[in-house]
Amino acid sequence: MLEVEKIEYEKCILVGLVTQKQTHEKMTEYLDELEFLAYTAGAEVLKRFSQKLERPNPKTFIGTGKMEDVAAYVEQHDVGTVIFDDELTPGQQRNIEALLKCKIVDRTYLILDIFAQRAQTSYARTQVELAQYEYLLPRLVGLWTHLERQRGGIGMRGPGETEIETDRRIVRDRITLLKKKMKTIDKQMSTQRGNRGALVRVALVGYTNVGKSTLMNVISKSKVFAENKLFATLDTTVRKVVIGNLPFLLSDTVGFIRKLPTQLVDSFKSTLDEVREADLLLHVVDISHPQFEDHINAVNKILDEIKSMDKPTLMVFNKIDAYKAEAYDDDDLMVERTGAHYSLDEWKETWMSRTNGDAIFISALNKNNFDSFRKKVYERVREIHVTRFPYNEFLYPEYIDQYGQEEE
Ligand SMILES: Nc1nc2c(ncn2[C@@H]2O[C@H](COP(=O)(O)OP(=O)(O)OP(=O)(O)O)[C@@H](O)[C@H]2O)c(=O)[nH]1
Ligand SMILES: [Mg+2]
Repeated sequence: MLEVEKIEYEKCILVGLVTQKQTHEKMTEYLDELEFLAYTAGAEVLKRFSQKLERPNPKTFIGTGKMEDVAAYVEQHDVGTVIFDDELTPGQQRNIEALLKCKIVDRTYLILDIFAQRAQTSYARTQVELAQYEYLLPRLVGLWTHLERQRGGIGMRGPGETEIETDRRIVRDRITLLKKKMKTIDKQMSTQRGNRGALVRVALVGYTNVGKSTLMNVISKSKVFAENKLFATLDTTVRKVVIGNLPFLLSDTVGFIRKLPTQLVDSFKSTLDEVREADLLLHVVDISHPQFEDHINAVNKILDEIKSMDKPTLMVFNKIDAYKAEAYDDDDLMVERTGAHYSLDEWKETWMSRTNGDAIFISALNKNNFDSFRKKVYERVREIHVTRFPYNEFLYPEYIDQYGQEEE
């Protein structure tokens, strides 16, 4: 019999600020996302605390009075972790820890923690560990005595060297080692990618949780796509897909998120190389998410950072089955009509014109509009394919010849 495992959620609270730069609305959005992250990491959010300040308090992030409220709540409800939406300075973290006497975590740390939980191959673990040490290095404040114990005491410390310096040195050594390991991995990965030959490479990119993997599964399980091949590293799955009789490689990579820790972008270089070396990007968007346009911007920002912004891109608006426009009252003169009130058709029009036709609206779950999606991908891949293999163009008849009428 299967044993049902009871998951114990860690009790936590969230703290966010309303500042000159961040409106109340934005803070709520960020805290919603932070709560989702906390939940993913295995924590249950009991309460949110927020405060309006011109700028974060340099010593304790929030003000003294508010901190007392938080401290009282933490004690009363046996809260184990307090999560701050923004990255705390090492000093703030230390001060707050001393005041609240529980785990203090910021958004970056939380994301790193989720990655650490999910990393299963040694390759992914190395990438995450490197990012974690890079994050920790400036934050070492002598709490890390366990590291010292691991290495044994005698002869460990040079004359006049403090405990913190020792810890820093250990971490730096570790970072050097991990970087060396990463170099070897990078080389291996790059050789592997090279071995895949000249097939056109398509990468699914997008914000986290938009449905990239669902789409990947639907595409490769579908009967039309004959040969599925798993080319697996942990974070990137690459499959050979065939549409019509045009083969290409499709990869599903790590999802992006707002304020993605730079440490992660750096150390996930190898994983992101998959995107960097792709010929075509399918930028998947969850159109049912109220902030989907912010998500698009966040993804574009990261694509820009990894120099992949200029690649041919097809915008794939997913989850149309779940899209709901906000009701709009024509007579209400106080409310301005915005994107939130758009119908799906209006969004289609908007994005078709923004992308010169390189947008498609689907539901990976219900396979709505899937034939058009396949046709569009086929066309784009074919364009690239024929420049690479001009001599066998005749092998690939037009998609429409093969599949006849498309369904709606
Ligand atoms: N309603 C609806 N839900 C969908 C659709 N496609 C995917 N989902 C759901 O969205 C959630 C996230 O899907 P994933 O495929 O894991 O998303 P992802 O982009 O791979 O996420 P990460 O790997 O975390 O970046 C799942 O619960 C899916 O069932 C869709 O077309 N409609
Ligand atoms: Mg996924």
